[in-house]
Amino acid sequence: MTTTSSPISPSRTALVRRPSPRLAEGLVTHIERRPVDAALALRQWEDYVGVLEAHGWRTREVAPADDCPDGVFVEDTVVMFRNVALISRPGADSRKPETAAVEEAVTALGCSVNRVRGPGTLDGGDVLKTGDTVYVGCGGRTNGAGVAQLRSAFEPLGARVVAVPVTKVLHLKSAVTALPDGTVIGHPPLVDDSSLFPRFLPVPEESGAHVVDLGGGALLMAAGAPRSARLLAALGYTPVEVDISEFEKLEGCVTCLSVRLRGLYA
Ligand SMILES: NC(=O)NCCC[C@H](N)C(=O)O
Repeated sequence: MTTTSSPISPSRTALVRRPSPRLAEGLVTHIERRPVDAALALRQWEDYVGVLEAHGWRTREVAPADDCPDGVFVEDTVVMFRNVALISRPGADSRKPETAAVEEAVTALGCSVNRVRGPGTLDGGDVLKTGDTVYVGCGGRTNGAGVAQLRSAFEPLGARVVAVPVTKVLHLKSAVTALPDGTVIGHPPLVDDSSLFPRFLPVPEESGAHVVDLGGGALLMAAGAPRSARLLAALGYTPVEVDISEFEKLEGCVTCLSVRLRGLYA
């Protein structure tokens, strides 16, 4: 009798959360408030989810949080490292109720679950992972106690947590994200100190600094950063553009609309 071991592969599951009918009331901190078109936002969100699915991601909707205007920015509510989910404690009080249903969703997916506890605060948008390095932005929504808890949760699993200041934008990932090869990209006027990153590539537009690695060299980016998209294409990547104008009016970017669970094996 022959036994075959079943192949295991990294998960391509991504959490998303549909926009609240109260989206237009979402928080605005560093930019001027502009009216949000909720119907257009919903279509843009559906397109964004469609792009994830077209690139092989199985999307899992977290239960809607209709009373939380910022609930669609699901990235801020949980940080994944391997199969461990660290449920955040958002720095803005109006966002704290967002985490309960996210915890239920990651538990149902089989993640081990940890939580940031007060007085710690941490927003997932402040956490940038590249390989085993976990950069965490401090200064806005994430405080020192939140960073300490991130270290306690993930360093035993092999993470190297590197804290960096963020003063010019809402979250670390509003300023920088990373290419699949680990190069950190950012629009220099918005980056506090690019010398903190071992390989840094400047991009010419603010939203050009935000990429979601879809796999296979494809990078999900916001429409409206054509020069950055060309630069990334010249490096051998395939930019896939989506219009997220209504979320940008609330300081959202492409990363914040999903959480990819790559460390689960299925
Ligand atoms: N990770 C992110 O970029 N999140 C965007 C959050 C925007 C929301 N209006 C907020 O201020 O919390």
